[in-house]
Amino acid sequence: MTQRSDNPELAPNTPVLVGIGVINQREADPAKADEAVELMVRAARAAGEDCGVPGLLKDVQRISVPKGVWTYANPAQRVGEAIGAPNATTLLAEIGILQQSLFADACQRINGGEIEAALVVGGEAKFRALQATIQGLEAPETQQDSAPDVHLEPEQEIWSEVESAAGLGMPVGFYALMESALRHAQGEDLESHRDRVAKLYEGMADVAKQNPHAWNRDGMAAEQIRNASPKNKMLAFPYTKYHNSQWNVDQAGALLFCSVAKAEALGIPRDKWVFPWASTESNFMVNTSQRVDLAGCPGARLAGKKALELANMTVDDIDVLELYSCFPSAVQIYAREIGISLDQQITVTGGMTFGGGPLNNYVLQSTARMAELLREQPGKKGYITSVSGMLTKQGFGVWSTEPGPNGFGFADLTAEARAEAPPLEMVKVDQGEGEIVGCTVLFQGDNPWRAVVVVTLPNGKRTIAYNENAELMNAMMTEEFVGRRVQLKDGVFSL
Ligand SMILES: CC(=O)SCCNC(=O)CCNC(=O)[C@H](O)C(C)(C)COP(=O)(O)OP(=O)(O)OC[C@H]1O[C@@H](n2cnc3c(N)ncnc32)[C@H](O)[C@@H]1OP(=O)(O)O
Repeated sequence: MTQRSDNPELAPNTPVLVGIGVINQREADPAKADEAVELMVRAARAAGEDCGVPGLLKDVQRISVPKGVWTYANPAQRVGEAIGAPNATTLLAEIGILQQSLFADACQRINGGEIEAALVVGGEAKFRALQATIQGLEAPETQQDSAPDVHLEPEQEIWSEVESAAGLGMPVGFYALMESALRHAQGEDLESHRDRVAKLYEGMADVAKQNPHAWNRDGMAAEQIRNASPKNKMLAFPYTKYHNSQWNVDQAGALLFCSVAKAEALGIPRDKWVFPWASTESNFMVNTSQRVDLAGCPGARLAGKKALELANMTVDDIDVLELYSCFPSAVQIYAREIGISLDQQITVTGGMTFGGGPLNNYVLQSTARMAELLREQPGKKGYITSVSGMLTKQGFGVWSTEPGPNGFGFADLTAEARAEAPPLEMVKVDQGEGEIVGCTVLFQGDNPWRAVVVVTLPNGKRTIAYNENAELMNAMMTEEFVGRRVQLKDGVFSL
């Protein structure tokens, strides 16, 4: 039986998440596997089915897609045509835009009465592409010649040329630098730190066992995660592959929003409704090596706490928790900044290593899973976090099947984060000295390739330097180097 809102004070424009669609494809033959945009279409249709009134899809007025590794110019258009909403406004958000921002955009427009229904959808097919590479086959993608109506781009790149020049070419190196700073700040020795982090990820692998949508549901012991092996290469000390977001997945997710008035008019069952209570973000971009504290994240503290405040909550009121998990330092730094204990279940999916990390779409997957779990536990409150870039932008959402105490609240803490922690100046040093504030050893194949350090100079400015000496790199994997003084010469450091 269709239930109506029993809260007469619920404003008709209140946004509500009514449909969720999650697609997992594991097809070894790339010729049989759907490409990413078709996975998005399937996820969108699944969201329509999920809400019980698939016809809602035709009424969608805005379709937003976070950019993936694919080449589509306007995937929202393809989705719109497939679901019967060809005139919906199409939006493409480049990498460097928070996925949480797309939920906020949809909800704010519904809340403001501008639109009645919106779809946020995205996905990846990197497993399909990998299978094609391994088998020497093609994994073609549909070419489009249209442009999205709205194209969101970040104000700057998510890492700098100076950082690239030092050897940092993948997120793993940046997050490993942050991990070293955190380890030092907490006074942990290298071995027990590695044990602790691996145990944290073992817990996430356990959660993945319970998540029907997770990519890897086998579970994994801490030791297997911690230590390099032929199946688990060290990528950037102390991170092995199993500390890394796994992006070789075929996963898509869709979230279908509408107003309370629309949900009531269509008779969408009340037990499908999940309310966004709050969405907050900080979009202040600072390159990793220019942050005052590599183990800190002021935007996470400001925006993370603001989301709780808008929902009249404290961390103790969180019933279901999801901490974004591209790498362990992201998980830990958010928890530390917001005051969230890691001695609890910290993910609903199993995290990006085990649940699956479809590059710029994970928050769609995690929010969909969060919504599923909240529907099973009416009235409980879910708190979910989002990261863009190298912990560059921070987003937060609070959700529940009950309406929020203050309706839907939104806050952008960019200005506050900017005022609190302006970037340190990055300089080249011909000759000098300084103190290491972050370090890692990057690997190529099975071997250490290059040690990279971020250094604070006596004048408070920053530089980044490297060294490829094997003995030094080995020492950096057994002793703490953060806090040590180093000599600098033409971009190379030495003790
Ligand atoms: C804000 C943020 O979210 S930042 C995070 C952004 N995301 C990332 O940085 C994701 C980074 N992730 C990755 O690079 C990868 O997913 C990794 C490194 C973690 C895992 O990569 P791989 O080990 O290559 O992939 P995967 O585990 O899927 O490999 C499956 C198999 O295919 C093999 N394989 C991979 N690439 C190839 C290739 N080109 N040719 C042949 N075989 C290959 C692997 O060796 C592996 O074999 P195995 O099962 O015998 O060990």
